[in-house]
Amino acid sequence: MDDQRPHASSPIVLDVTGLTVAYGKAEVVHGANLRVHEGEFVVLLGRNGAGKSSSLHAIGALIQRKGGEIRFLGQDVTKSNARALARMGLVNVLEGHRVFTTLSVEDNLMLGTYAQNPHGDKAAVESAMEIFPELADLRHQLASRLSGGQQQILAVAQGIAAKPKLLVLDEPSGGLAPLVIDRILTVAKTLTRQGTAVLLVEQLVKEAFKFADYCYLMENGKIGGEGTVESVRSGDLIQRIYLGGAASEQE
Ligand SMILES: Nc1ncnc2c1ncn2[C@@H]1O[C@H](COP(=O)(O)OP(=O)(O)OP(=O)(O)O)[C@@H](O)[C@H]1O
Repeated sequence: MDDQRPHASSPIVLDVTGLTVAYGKAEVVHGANLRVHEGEFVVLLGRNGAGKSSSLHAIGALIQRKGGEIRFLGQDVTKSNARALARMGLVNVLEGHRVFTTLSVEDNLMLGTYAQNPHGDKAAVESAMEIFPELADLRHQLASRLSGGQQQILAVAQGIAAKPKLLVLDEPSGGLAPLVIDRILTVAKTLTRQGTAVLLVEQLVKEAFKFADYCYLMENGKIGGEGTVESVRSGDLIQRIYLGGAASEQE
């Protein structure tokens, strides 16, 4: 399968082996394996409750893992905490991520840079605004004055200001207009061309497939299938994605 994976020869940025997650006694992720290479855009699909968000949270050490090994940029980071991972460049833009509405757009972006630099990084703020020029025009606006779509773009820009080596996007569409998700994923794709790796969870399968290189399907807490987007589209897995309810009705 790896023969067809276009980024197979690029360095592995994230390597997850045997990931197990439990809430109390209820195990919801049962030994998931997944990998993301440098410059690769990977989408993790699966129906509601399959365990996608739990996996992302556990990878980023935002919740406790029950088991498994996580390697990031070639290092064993299984025991690293979320702050250390963020400093290394594992940046999460989580579902429902809220920007700080009492701060300006510019100050929100500056906050994003603190993971890398405790004094803030003005250049990273400016470069995030170059990537999203629509935010540059609003730099002094309070985030509370932004539309839902603009706030979501700001949340992603905040992640980009943190200089990710791996950008984790958990359902950035979040019920927003298709143009917003298209804009966000277009920017994410541009970042991959500069070597950033992207791991996306998204219900809008068609939209995700426009940008992704490689796909994992999560079924009942396990990786039930994987492949390049082309092979998934033309193979049996696409049936399971749609029949399993991993795809949104909104497409
Ligand atoms: N904080 C929590 N406490 C207890 N159970 C949880 C918690 N968060 C998630 N779960 C359960 O874990 C399972 C996996 O949920 P998870 O949110 O990871 O799935 P998902 O694939 O991301 O789904 P969705 O697309 O709906 O977000 C579900 O059964 C869910 O009810």
